[in-house]
Amino acid sequence: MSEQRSLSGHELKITSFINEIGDLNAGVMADAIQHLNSLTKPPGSLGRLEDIAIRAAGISGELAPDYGKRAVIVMAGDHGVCEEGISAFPAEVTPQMVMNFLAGGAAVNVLARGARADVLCVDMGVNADLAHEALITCKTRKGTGNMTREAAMTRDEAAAAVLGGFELVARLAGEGYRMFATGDMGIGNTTASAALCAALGGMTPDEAVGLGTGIDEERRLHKVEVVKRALACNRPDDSDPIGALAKVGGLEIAGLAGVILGAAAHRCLVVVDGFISSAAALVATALAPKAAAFMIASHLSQEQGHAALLRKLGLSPMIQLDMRLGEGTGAVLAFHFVDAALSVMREMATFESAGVSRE
Ligand SMILES: Cc1cc2ncn([C@H]3O[C@H](COP(=O)(O)O)[C@@H](O)[C@H]3O)c2cc1C
Ligand SMILES: O=C(O)c1cccnc1
Repeated sequence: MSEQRSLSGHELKITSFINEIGDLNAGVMADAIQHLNSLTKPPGSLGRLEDIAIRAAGISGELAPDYGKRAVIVMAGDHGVCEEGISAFPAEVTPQMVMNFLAGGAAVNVLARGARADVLCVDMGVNADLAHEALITCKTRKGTGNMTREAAMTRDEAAAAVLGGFELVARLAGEGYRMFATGDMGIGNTTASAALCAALGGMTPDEAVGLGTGIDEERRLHKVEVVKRALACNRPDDSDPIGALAKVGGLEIAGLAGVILGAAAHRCLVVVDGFISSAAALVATALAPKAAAFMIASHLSQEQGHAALLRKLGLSPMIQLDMRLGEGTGAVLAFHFVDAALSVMREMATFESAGVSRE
């Protein structure tokens, strides 16, 4: 089927930018390992911090890159599937929270201030007319269709949204940003993410569906049925990530897949947030397996399907704080650990400089 499809302009552009994604710089990674082993500690004793430092070196091509200019990209979109009663909150919360992000009052704003990260809020498809000087608008449509009855969006809309995320990161990389966190806002998006886990990640709806904003077990079972109906109605093909995204995904999820691909193409580090961002990572790596090397998983969300999704992605989360919020909150917290890893690279004394014996 994929071979017979004629690609739209958006898809052709996606195919060409995916070709820009390179490999990690093996030489600089070897230098980073050598440097870490010269520092005053038993080799490997800083554990995952060492892995982060090595990865940052491979991504940037520098021993200790300057990640001073960093942002959390919070992408927002609405979901037609909210008509099915799958969230504990009403859809109006999506635009209301966008205004809260722009005013600086949401959890992600507070945590981003602590991590010295800019919060960039993007309207990927909120079902309202939003106006604010700081809002980035990349709107393909106002909310998705109800995926239990129709495709969430057209194939071309999904591709346009992915491209929007990619182009945003291309612009930001041009402005000097080198590290990104992914964030989401969209009431109903744990349902779309669960459907993507089933469509592309080999998970059953029951494994993938969790409590989202806080529904009870009875409503979760209803949500499982909603996902099953969406899959039966749309029949996503696991070898066609853009098609699956169009059928059962979301506009903000598509945009975040583009952000991840853009970060990889521009050799930036991308720290992936919770369940929704990981669903976007699933789409991104299905499109471009090489993008996986540029991602770090931040935290293990309490959302039920997240652990299995991270395993499928081959990612291991840095922290587990029992969070289940999204917005990029876990990812900006993880910036602190990236900073710590790079401080080790820059500031620790070597055995030689400190006169400490090795044997
Ligand atoms: C006030 C509020 C702030 C949020 N910030 C992120 N989410 C999170 O909850 C939503 C997903 O859960 P579900 O699929 O159950 O609707 C997303 O918007 C996600 O970002 C929020 C949810 C609420 C209510
Ligand atoms: O892990 C997440 O991203 C998440 C979990 C529940 C609700 N919103 C987001």
